[in-house]
Amino acid sequence: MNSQHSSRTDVTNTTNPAAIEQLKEQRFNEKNLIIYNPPGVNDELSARFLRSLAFSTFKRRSPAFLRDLIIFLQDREPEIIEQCGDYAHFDLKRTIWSLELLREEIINNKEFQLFRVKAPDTDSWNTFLKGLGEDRRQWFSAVWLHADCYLYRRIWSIFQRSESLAKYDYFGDQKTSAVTNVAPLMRDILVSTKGIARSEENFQYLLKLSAWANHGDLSITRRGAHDKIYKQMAKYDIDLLADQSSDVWKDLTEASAPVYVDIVCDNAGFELFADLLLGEYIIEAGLASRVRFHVKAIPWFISDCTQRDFDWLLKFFRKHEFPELNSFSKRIRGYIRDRSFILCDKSYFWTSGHDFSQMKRVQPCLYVYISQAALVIFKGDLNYRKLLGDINYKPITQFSDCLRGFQPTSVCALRVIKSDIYCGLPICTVEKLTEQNPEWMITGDKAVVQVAIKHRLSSDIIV
Ligand SMILES: O=P(O)(O)OC[C@@]1(O)O[C@H](CO)[C@@H](O)[C@@H]1O
Repeated sequence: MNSQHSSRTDVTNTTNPAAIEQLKEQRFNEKNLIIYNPPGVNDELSARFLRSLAFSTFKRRSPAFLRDLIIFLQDREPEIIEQCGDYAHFDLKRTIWSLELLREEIINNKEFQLFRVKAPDTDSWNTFLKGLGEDRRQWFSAVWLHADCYLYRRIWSIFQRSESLAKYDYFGDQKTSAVTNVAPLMRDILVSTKGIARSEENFQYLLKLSAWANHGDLSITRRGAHDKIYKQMAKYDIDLLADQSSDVWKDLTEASAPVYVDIVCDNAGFELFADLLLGEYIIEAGLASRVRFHVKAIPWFISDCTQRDFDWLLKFFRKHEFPELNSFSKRIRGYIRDRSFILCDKSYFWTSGHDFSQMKRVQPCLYVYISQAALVIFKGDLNYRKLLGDINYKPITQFSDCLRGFQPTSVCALRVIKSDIYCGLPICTVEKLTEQNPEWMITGDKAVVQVAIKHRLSSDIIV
């Protein structure tokens, strides 16, 4: 037996529940060839590594999250019936049963299944799944990124099976209730940033605000937005482990017209608010003539923004008692009307299992589309993992070298670090952080603003 794998369990007769649990876990690890070490340099993240966030995700977090979703559906049945019609009563039963089966599949490390329900991305998902190596098609052996995305696509397909629930956003309640609490914070930010002039410093402030706004996604924590950060941004620069915001400013100010900026959004609610504010500044400061927001086509990683969340937020602002929120909504609607803002909600590439180095091959139209922009900003942790292909690069590897040829234009990442991988950091920083807390990279206390600049020839410019 490979010495990295767990050694054979001693089957003893014990009645101690904790010991029984431990034995079960050991048996599971042996059976599924779980490796005791963390991922090595250049390994892809996977739940086969015992000491990884991927392992604890499928061992504990995802089963718990599915259980919570089931309880939520059971508790909310009357409201769901009211929203989706009487037949939802029967469809909910089937849906809950399928979610329970999915939970069992994870717990028992079953093989991924092909999708049967017809949807615009069914064929591409199935081609993707068939293309995975035979030893990379189970929850605890797959690349984490693939398994993580497959989980959210499976949940969606369960709801697609029933007509009454197909359009129901099962994460909708969590997303909307998280916003209500931060209305005063958003008002304060609008007041303090009102009419701010074009300057590198102001641009950096809004870029960092958008980065830190990624702090409050709902798939790992339920902490929501962190108001101290927005009030004392400069103090948090110490937690910004890489800050290339002035390179981003330089790239934009030197770009040839017409300048577009694409923002590949992450979470709805407060993070979307910060992205819209950044977009507004980019337009008003004349840094670009158009900002295009890419949102998810299906409910994704609980709090990711869909077109419905985008519309919901504008409506929430429009109806809110704070006049600052009303007029922000009005301004955003104006940008949408005059096409300074474009909402891109149709691409299923963002909810595929592919990392971004695959985009040119798999979704060439999207690649060409974002190549038109002078800058594309990727928000959040999952997008960062997709940029790096979930590869555990050496921490000092340059961000641009980790993109493996993905350079449609200048690529910027605004990420709060919430998972095992990172790059472009000085080794002394990493060593110091690891000494203080070996799990620093999953706490969400540190962030990065990184960019890989694409130097364009004038003949490259697409009009
Ligand atoms: O992309 P986001 O919203 O910043 O974070 C998504 C996330 O919470 O979900 C994944 C875990 O399943 C991690 O990659 C990451 O921590």
